[in-house]
Amino acid sequence: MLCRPDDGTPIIIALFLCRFRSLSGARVVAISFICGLISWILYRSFIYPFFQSPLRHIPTVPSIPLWGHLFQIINSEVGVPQRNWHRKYGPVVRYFFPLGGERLSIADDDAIKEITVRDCYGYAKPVRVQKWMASVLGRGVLLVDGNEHMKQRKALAPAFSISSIRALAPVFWRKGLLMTTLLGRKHFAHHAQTIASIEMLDWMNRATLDVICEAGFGYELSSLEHPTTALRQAYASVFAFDFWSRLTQGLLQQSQIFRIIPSQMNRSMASASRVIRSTTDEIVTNKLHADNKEARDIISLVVHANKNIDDEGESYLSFENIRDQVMTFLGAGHDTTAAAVVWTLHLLSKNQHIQDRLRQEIQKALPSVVDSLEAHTLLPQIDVDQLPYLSNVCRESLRYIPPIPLTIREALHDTTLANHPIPKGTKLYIMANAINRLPEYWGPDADTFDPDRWDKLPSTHATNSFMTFLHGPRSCIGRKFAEMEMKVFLCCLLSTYKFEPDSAFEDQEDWKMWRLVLRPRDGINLKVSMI
Ligand code: HEM
Repeated sequence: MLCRPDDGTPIIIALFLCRFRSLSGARVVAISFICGLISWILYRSFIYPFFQSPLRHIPTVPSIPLWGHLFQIINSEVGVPQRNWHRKYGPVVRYFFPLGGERLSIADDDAIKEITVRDCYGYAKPVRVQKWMASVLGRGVLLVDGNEHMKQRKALAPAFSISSIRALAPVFWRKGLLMTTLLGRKHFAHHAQTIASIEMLDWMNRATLDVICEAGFGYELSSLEHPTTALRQAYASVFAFDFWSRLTQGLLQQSQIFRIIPSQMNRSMASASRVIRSTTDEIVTNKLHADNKEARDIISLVVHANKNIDDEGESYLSFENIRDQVMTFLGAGHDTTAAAVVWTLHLLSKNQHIQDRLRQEIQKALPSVVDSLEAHTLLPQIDVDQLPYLSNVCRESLRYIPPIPLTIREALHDTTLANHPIPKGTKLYIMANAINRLPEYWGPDADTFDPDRWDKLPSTHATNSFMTFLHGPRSCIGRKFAEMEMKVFLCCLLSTYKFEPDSAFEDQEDWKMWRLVLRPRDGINLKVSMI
């Protein structure tokens, strides 16, 4: 039988040592503590994971258990180690955090279906992760579980139906065209200038923030016209990438106690959180007082539905609930789409033949954008979903670089996945940035950016091979919103400008950083020329 650190072994060892030397009581306690700690570390790192853990039969990535795969994970792009492990060890792999902390990466189609669809409330986001996200994203539909989630999702669903999102198309076009025009005015003010080096991520962040404010809440933020607007600055500071910000964020993911460190990052987070909360309070208060039945924005639809239900004597969402949803949509609904558009521009700049072909399709369907930026009154009637190559380019870009590269879940009860017993409390990762590139699903060219693949998917392709928006009751509620916004922005930009790599800057595909969203560390600098 194996010794355990909690069965008194350390105290027996300490008492044994006392027989040989006359030690004081305090020393015995100190030695017991040190012996206990060492035995606990040895037990957790070397004995439990390999001889006792119920997960020990799952294919395991070799490592030194004391620190596990930590260094490999933090020194790589998020999801890439898991991508390589799945290729080598199969669709369910076990790896380690320090001191034998076991983690599973799941790429098995049926196991993902179990986690995301069949028993989606049996797997929750770990509490530590929820607390870390709640300060910026609110406790909206993204972070609640079980019945509360079902209730909130039901209340929000009509506002995200395809017809509701289509009704928002004029907002997407207006902001897309405004961004295109302002970008031209700023960088091509002199007629002689035909080419400019432009950092595109900041433009996309501001454009998508303005869209979610207007389409989501009927709120005119105008960060495109005023780049230093407080709300934009608040999100920029929350997602800063300098060393201390990354360190503080890493510690906060472990425990909220690290909020007390008087660091610049904690001060910025506190001030950003205040700005986000006061803006969302203002938006919801205005909505609840205004009784504009014509308004088509998402929160108006939710508030109307709420009032109807209220009249029947049952209230779905309280003021705080609605405020938290606004925070969630702001946080989840702008940086994600901005990253998606900017990564697409980056991929198109590296693949000129794809960019040219896409531009031709856009110009054929939307001559008015090309003729004149001002003559866009008819544009909202144009259905971007009718452009097949545009759809393929967007899907392929979202597969190739998924803006949300992973999802974390914790098993809430003992269960079985892919024939492996999984005890309650097991941490499971569904890595979109791994699954989306597995040759087992996508074929041998899984690592190639090829929009045409969507017209000839291999027989090995399954629903869960594309995990960018997740699937099931907890999948992205804003998927249609994001896809339409992305297509409209690409139509506006590609019909006006040509994008090429800027050799003065490093290839940002090698510098992807993860802070909720997978984004380019230094933005995306491209050579942009007027067409
Ligand atoms: C390309 C852009 C987007 C991507 C890749 C994306 C991806 C995702 C993913 C992977 C999740 C599941 C997260 C998890 O449970 O761990 C999610 C959830 C969610 N997303 Fe998105 N998202 C995008 C845009 C949007 C937009 C534009 C909105 C709002 C307008 C939005 C609102 C939400 C909400 C509210 C949830 C929580 C759903 C729930 O738990 O029921 N997302 N998104």
